[in-house]
Amino acid sequence: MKLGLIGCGNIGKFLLQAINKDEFLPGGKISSIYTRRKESSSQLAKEFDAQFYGDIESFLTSDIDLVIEVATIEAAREYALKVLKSEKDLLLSSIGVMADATFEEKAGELCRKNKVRVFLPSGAIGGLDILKSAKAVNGLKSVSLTTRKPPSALTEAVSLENETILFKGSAAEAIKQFPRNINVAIVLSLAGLGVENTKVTIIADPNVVKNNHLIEAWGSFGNLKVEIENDPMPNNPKTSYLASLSILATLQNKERMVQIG
Ligand SMILES: NC(=O)C1=CN([C@@H]2O[C@H](COP(=O)(O)OP(=O)(O)OC[C@H]3O[C@@H](n4cnc5c(N)ncnc54)[C@H](O)[C@@H]3O)[C@@H](O)[C@H]2O)C=CC1
Ligand SMILES: O=C([O-])CC(=O)C(=O)O
Repeated sequence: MKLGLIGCGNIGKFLLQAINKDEFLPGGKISSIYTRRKESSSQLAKEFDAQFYGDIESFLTSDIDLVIEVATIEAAREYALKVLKSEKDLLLSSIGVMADATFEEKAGELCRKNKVRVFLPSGAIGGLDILKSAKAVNGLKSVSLTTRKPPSALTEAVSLENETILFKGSAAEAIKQFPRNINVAIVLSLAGLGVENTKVTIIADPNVVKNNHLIEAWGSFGNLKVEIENDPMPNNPKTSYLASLSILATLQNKERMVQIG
């Protein structure tokens, strides 16, 4: 599997190390990197035996089968459809871009036309398998997400003394207000009740050091409660380590003949 990377921050560097150096994806290699930072990315490309591209067109015509986006929602909006038009599979970390139903539809159409696929990893949360099963006979009635992070992981603005609710509303509105923090709400919505019907609360809490996500749901299957206490990535407290692991796991599972879950 020949892979291309859009963005090369925390998750990108994790993937370069895990795939190109530590060989956690047998037969896989990140061979092309596209970013807007020529100097630092050329250096990284050299270190991990990949090729750096400063323009998206030559990146997309390079010899790759699948593109991994690990940049931002804006970057995903700008490049995702181009990736599918160029007949490459796509794995998105900035899943928030899929909150836009028209965009999701266009992506689906391009997939059908060009026989390519989009992968949306579970990221920093879990329990999506249960929501998908619950939804199979329209039996899912309620889904909510409560995200609790240290203030530094949510806002640059103030240092808080007490826990503070920063947001309460739909997943659609949450991703508009917190595009760097709540991609998990959109994958949860896609697996469950959609962006308008998925309830989100975001709390900045000076008493926690981990990124905590609590998912609660109920329906004809029963009740669901999943709580994840995520260790943050060492160099970016906004991002949970599990988000990086879930991208690697999605790539590993993609090739398996026996699919689990
Ligand atoms: N699904 C999930 O559970 C999670 C998803 N994310 C998503 O993953 C993204 C990456 O996370 P990190 O690596 O921790 O962020 P980061 O901030 O460490 O790295 C992002 C990189 O993307 C680059 N970039 C930004 N705009 C770009 C553009 N237009 N073209 C090319 N490169 C561009 C930046 O220069 C930076 O190096 C986040 O922005 C977020 O959207 C993050 C955490 C969890
Ligand atoms: O990493 C996390 O805990 C969640 C996150 O930032 C996101 O969903 O964008």
